[in-house]
Amino acid sequence: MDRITESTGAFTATTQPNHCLVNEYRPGQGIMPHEDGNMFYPTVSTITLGSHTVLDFYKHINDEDCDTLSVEDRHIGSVLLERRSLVLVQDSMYKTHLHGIKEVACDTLSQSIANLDHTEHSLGDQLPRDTRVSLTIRHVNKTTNISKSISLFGKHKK
Ligand SMILES: O=C(O)CCC(=O)C(=O)O
Ligand SMILES: [Fe+2]
Repeated sequence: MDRITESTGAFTATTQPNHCLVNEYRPGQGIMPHEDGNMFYPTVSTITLGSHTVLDFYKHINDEDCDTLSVEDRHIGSVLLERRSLVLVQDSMYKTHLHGIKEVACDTLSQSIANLDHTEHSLGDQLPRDTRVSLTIRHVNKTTNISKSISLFGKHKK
């Protein structure tokens, strides 16, 4: 967490990352286009382990002239998340776009991969997915103190 804060400048002194969500995706699994909501705004940082994936971005369904468009027509581009990479999504990309991961077992790299030139892969490459674990690291204003919560349900030893 400290290294993310120091090396990226993405979090400020008062918004240090204090929340980590662990997700596991088997090949063929993904996550529907969604927004992360106000609770974590304006920064989400994600570490990708075990396998690459492709993170897709979509115009928000609330955008003018977007409500009649299909999901595919709202797709504005994607980012290849390589194994052991860190990605930051901030500000307008966080607020005014949805993000998701398609439910496919293999990704064919197309022109829509915005960071293709910064990877070792080429257009048209087919990358079979393996099991991916993502660590989604964010700042949340109010966290629950788990030791206090546990003590509500029974005698809690210090
Ligand atoms: O696994 C990922 O990279 C994305 C996860 C995500 O978008 C979420 O949990 O809200
Ligand atoms: Fe998300």
